[in-house]
Amino acid sequence: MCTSETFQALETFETRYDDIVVASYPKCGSNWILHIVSELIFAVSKKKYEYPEFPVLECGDSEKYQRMEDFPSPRILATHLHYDKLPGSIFKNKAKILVIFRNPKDTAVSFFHFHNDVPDIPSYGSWDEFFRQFMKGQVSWGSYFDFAINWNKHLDDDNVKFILYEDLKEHLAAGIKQIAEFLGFFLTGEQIQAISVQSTFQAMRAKSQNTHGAVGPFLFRKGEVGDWKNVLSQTQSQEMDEKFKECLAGTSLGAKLKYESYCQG
Ligand SMILES: Nc1ncnc2c1ncn2[C@@H]1O[C@H](COP(=O)(O)OS(=O)(=O)O)[C@@H](OP(=O)(O)O)[C@H]1O
Repeated sequence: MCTSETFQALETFETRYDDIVVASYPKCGSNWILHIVSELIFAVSKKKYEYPEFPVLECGDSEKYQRMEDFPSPRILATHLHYDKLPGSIFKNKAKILVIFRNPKDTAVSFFHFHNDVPDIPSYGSWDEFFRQFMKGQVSWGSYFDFAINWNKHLDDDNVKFILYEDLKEHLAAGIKQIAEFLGFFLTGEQIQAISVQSTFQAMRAKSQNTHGAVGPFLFRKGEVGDWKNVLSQTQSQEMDEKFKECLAGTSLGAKLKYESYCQG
């Protein structure tokens, strides 16, 4: 899905100031945010946002970026690349970036299921095997913890908005309102409420085959906070706690993730 030619072409990709970038580690809810942003665009422009290309920036052929030059603004660009691998024009041209994080235990469980449920991508022999690879960062798009460390110093930068999956789940309408404000979109309370109703997990899963094809029901799998408790052994849970401490304890992102609420107990 990501060839070296594509990566090379990506280095010179010209971002626009009005591009909207959705940056996340895999399985942290990027399709959720993409849906919310496209609904916001629809609410303010009355034009349905179409994704003429697969929305993950780094996936596809190397000609993709040329074709994207013809797309009307605003373009929505999703990426799972680490901060230091993003094309420089995102920062130079001051595109707005929504960064979504989810706690690592649920992220790992979601990632494992995606690999093992979707027929066309490689599967793992067992959860234990996946967990070992995840902890070593030897999974697609690399280490969750490296991704987090890379973003930690940039979450309060201009043009960056941090979103926590778990907060959005608990306060969906409030989260959508914040995203709209960050993007400079002015919507009424009723419009926000209407988008919120269409953006619940149940609503998105129900339409997933239409919106995402056969992969839809695997992508919109469970949408819960705390599913990790059904999967991680006590030893694995402690290993993750140690890794979190080592990498993120005392950092700004470490606090933003509310690890104690969502990953312990
Ligand atoms: N509306 C809504 N509410 C709550 N949760 C949601 C929603 N939409 C997507 N999801 C959950 O997000 C997980 C998929 O993350 P991504 O979209 O980032 O996946 S991917 O990396 O782009 O493949 C995946 O998590 P799991 O269900 O735990 O596997 C999705 O179910």
